[in-house]
Amino acid sequence: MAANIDWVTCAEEQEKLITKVDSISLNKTDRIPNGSPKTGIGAEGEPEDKNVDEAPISPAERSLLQKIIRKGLVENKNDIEVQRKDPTSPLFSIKSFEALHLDPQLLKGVYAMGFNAPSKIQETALPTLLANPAQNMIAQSQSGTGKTAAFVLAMLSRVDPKKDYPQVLCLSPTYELAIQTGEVAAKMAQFCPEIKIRFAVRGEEIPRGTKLKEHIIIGTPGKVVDWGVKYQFFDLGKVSVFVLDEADVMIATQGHQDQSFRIHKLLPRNCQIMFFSATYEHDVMDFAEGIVSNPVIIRLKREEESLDNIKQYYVMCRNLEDKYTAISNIYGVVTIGQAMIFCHTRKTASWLSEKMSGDGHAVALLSGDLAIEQRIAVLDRFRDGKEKVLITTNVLARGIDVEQVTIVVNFDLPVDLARKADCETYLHRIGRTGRFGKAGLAINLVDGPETLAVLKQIEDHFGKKINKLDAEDVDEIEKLGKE
Ligand SMILES: Nc1ncnc2c1ncn2[C@@H]1O[C@H](COP(=O)(O)OP(=O)(O)OP(=O)(O)O)[C@@H](O)[C@H]1O
Repeated sequence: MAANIDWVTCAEEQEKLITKVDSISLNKTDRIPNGSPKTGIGAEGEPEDKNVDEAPISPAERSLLQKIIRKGLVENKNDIEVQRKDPTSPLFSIKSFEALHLDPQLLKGVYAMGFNAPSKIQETALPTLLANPAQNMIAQSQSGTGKTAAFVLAMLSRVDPKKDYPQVLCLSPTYELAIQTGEVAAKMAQFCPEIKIRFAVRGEEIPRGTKLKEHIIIGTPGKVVDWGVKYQFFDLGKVSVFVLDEADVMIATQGHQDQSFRIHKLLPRNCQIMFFSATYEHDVMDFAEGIVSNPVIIRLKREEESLDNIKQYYVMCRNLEDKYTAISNIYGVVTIGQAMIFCHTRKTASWLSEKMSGDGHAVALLSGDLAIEQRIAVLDRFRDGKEKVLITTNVLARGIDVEQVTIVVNFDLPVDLARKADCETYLHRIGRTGRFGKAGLAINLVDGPETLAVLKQIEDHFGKKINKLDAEDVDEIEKLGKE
């Protein structure tokens, strides 16, 4: 997407296309995660039914689940890459929150959240975000590196509580993500009672003619268009800080681009614009550069996903019962960390979960047929360690980092429609363990020549030998789990 492209036209074109596609009436259940039509063959060779399918989670949903499951800051030793646009304003970084000369009550809030020192992205972004005159910024860094905390701190610092009108506007792609951001803001501002925050999200209704007095508005684009453009509950022309959170998700979400653009057009020229995004896609950057004038651009280099620090094994099983025995043995010796078990179908996942629960094991089940609230509840419990094992399908194979996961078990190896190894999904699945340089363990259950062939394809693809492990060799598994 070229800079200065007309978003409205672009969004309208996309809308037309979507309507066209919808009118062909492609049913979700006729598609598999990667969007190809299904073949009618299930994982265990049984006739496939609707349970097989997993609608891929949306980028917004993934982002939310990611936020829910993460306990703390992601460790990252990678460098910050700065693409500076304005050579007249020097960039500097800080090593402590004191160095930012924040309002003391705000600083108290930061410390009360347990933040002792700024994260990598915060070190570089915050001095620029808080500097005067205000500078625009496009920041990209992976999930969990402290972006939200960075822009929320900047938002709160820019508020003038004496002015009783909205001065800061933050757009999030979904209701849930907006609420998450608002919660961070409320916590950080816990010692600044004079700062008022308002959510512009579904369910929030206000009478016509109301003039909002809150300083910060956090909302979804549709509702903010209603409040700021249609009903003029607040004056977009008085907004001095505009944050687009999850810029990548915004771009991927139909209609959000258009609405964000309508809002952006009504902001004053000198409004400080901050774009935060987790991904590095070109279109995200082009989109951002198209509307953020003269931005300071910073990126935290991403850690490459590799299998180097993950020990991979396979266990030979004769049948499903054997696979179950292997899982039970592994469960019995997982004393440290947590495990994720991937199944090919929802049906297998729920069968396994019922069987394990029936045998008194504490396991959680997360598959695509759960509503978002239920998924959140399951992940909440898993994050809190209430269950040590999470049984899931490909729905969680990508994009969710569960730091405390030390063991990934492929109850079923990932295969494509032709029943060949799906190496990309394999990488994503076992990449759930061994994150950020930590050691991880992956155990693959193989139940016959066909699966063994799939395993061989995976070995060949990655050029790495996967060693055999005896399911009865509990001591060995235990040792590996502790390493
Ligand atoms: N300086 C800090 N010190 C300690 N913990 C921090 C710090 N900054 C943020 N955190 C914590 O780290 C976690 C991740 O931070 P945050 O949500 O800001 O990351 P993010 O990059 O916005 O992630 P996402 O892309 O998923 O939104 C949160 O639990 C947050 O409370």
